[in-house]
Amino acid sequence: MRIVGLTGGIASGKSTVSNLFKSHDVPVVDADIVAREVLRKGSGGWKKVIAAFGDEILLENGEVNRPKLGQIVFSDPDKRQFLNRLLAPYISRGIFFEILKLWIKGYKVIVLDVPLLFEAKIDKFTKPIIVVWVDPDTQIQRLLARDKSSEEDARNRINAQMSLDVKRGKADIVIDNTGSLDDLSLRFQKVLVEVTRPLTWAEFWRCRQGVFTVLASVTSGVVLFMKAFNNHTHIS
Ligand SMILES: CC(C)(COP(=O)(O)OP(=O)(O)OC[C@H]1O[C@@H](n2cnc3c(N)ncnc32)[C@H](O)[C@@H]1O)[C@@H](O)C(=O)NCCC(=O)NCCS
Ligand SMILES: Nc1ncnc2c1ncn2[C@@H]1O[C@H](COP(=O)(O)OP(=O)(O)OP(=O)(O)O)[C@@H](O)[C@H]1O
Repeated sequence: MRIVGLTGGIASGKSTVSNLFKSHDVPVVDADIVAREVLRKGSGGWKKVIAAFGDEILLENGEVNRPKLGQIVFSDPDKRQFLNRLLAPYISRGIFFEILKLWIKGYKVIVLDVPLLFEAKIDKFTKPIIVVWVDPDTQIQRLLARDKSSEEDARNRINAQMSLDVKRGKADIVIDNTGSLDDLSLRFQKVLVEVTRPLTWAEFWRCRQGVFTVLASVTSGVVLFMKAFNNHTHIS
C-alpha cells in the first residue's frame, strides 16, 4: 500500500485537495478528524486535557470548548507544545488504525492529510509528500473568510506552524493553490496520475512504508488468528 503525505499551511487548501482525492475514489485519512475524536467526551485525550487545563476548558455539555482551548494554545507556544505532546500518542494511534482499516479493505493508495506532517515527523512514512502552497496574502484572506476570526487569531495560527516556504522546500510535489478552484482541479489531474503510479522497490523501502506494511501484516495476522481461535473455542 502506498501512503501519500498531504500537508500545507492552515487554510492553504488541504481539505479541498483531499475532497478531490475522495471524488476520485482515493481514500483520505484526515488527522484533524482523528484529533477531534481523541478529544471527545470520555476519551483518553479528553481526560488528559481536563487534568492539564482544568474543568474551565469544558462546555456545559462536557465537551471540550475548542475555541477556548485554541485561543490558549495558539497564543502560547509552550502550552501548544504541551498539548501536542499530550495528544500525540492518541492521534498517532488513531491514524495508524484508520490506515490499517483501509489496508485491510484492500486499498492500494491512501492519502494522509496531516497539517503537522513535518513537525510531527510523520513525513518519514509517506511517499510522495504533497505540499499545498498559497501565497501569504491569499492564505490570510481565505483563513479570515472561512473562520471569521480576528486577524490576530489568524496570524497566531499561521505562526504556530512551520513556514509554508520551508514546507515547500521539503515537498516531492508542490500544488500552488493561489489561483482559482478550476486552476486547482487542472493541477490536481497531473498529481493524481503521479500518485497512483506504482512505487519502485527503492522508493518503497526508502520511505519506510516497508516498516508500516510489515507492522500492519503482523497486526492483522494476529487479529485473524485470534478470531479463528475464538470461533474454534466456541464450537468445541
Ligand atoms: C486546539 C484545538 C482544540 C482548536 O480546535 P479548532 O476546532 O479551533 O481547530 P481545528 O482542530 O479545526 O484545527 C484547524 C487547523 O489548525 C491547525 N492546527 C491544529 N492544531 C495545531 C497545532 N497543535 N499546531 C499548529 N497548528 C495546528 C491545523 O492547520 C488545523 O487544520 C485543536 O486544533 C487541537 O486539538 N489541536 C491539537 C491537536 C493537533 O495537533 N491537531 C492537528 C492534527 S495533526
Ligand atoms: N483555489 C481556491 N480558490 C478559492 N477558495 C479556495 C481555494 N482553495 C481553497 N479555498 C477555500 O479556502 C479555505 C481554506 O481551504 P481548506 O479548508 O481546504 O484549507 P485547509 O488547508 O484544509 O485548512 P486547515 O489547515 O484549517 O484544515 C476554504 O474556505 C476553501 O473553500
